[in-house]
Amino acid sequence: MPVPAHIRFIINPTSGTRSRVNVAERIEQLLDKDKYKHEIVFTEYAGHAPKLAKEAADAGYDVVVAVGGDGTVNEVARGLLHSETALGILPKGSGNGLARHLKIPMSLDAAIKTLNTGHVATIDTGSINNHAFFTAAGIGFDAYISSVFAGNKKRGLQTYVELVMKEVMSYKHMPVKATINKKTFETDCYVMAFANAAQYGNNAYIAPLADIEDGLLDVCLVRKLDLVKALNLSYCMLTKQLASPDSAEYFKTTHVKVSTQSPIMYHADGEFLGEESEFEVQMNPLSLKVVVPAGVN
Ligand SMILES: Nc1ncnc2c1ncn2[C@@H]1O[C@H](COP(=O)(O)OP(=O)(O)OP(=O)(O)O)[C@@H](O)[C@H]1O
Repeated sequence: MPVPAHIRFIINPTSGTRSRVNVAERIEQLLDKDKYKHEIVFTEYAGHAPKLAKEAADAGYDVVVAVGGDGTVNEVARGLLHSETALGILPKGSGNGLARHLKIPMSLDAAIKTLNTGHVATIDTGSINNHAFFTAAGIGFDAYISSVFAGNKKRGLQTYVELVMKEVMSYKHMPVKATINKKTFETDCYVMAFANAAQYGNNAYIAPLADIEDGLLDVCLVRKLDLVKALNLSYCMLTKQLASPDSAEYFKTTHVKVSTQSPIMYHADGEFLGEESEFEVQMNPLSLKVVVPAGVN
């Protein structure tokens, strides 16, 4: 009989708005006990998950599963970077960008079964000012939204969409100097997104051509926004198309530098990180193992 793999589930009890399903109970019921010897731990505070994940990676666990939204996935994955331990995801947030990109089912039961039947793939990760991200990071409007969202008591997709609609036309672009693919240029910047996965979450595709195993970042630059561009961009994001060139420009690269006169907000995987005037964004090719469904590379 093969030896069961060690798997640790890290549950963020605060994530998600909807279900009161007892995740631990479903794991007990559905996880393949021949394949896995498992344990379940709960985060006790924001920032606890990287420690719980790293501790398991150092102890040689085969898989550590993030049970939560993109914030929890980011924290767990940070603790596993460059290790042999694979990340699993049971999506419980409102966006679930990385899980969707990897075709991990949104239903809890199906996602647990994916752990039973899936396989391990290796993906790229990115970093912005040395803070790792797995789905996308960005400066400008999307970071501003993450800052407002962070201070909002109400969570979930509806709150997010209401917030974007309220703020989208009043947010002002800023002048920045950017270096991409060794070319330095000055530009207005409403938002500059650095995508590892194709979507932010909720099937909103900021970088439809992104490939998570190609060693490249997909940069999407929106210089200025007016109503027509906002409509074009929203339509294209929701239909997985590139926006028209006067709405957004796209670049594939491994490294981006940005500097600004006045500090600008930034985020990683939707978590607001503050304001800076200098940014260095990098790819770390094939630096994270993940459990993906059978049939997904
Ligand atoms: N036990 C805890 N108590 C308070 N905060 C926690 C705890 N565990 C994790 N967190 C924090 O919760 C934050 C939000 O987590 P996460 O993104 O997974 O859920 P969510 O906000 O419901 O999902 P989404 O971002 O998709 O809406 C993370 O930044 C994380 O640091």
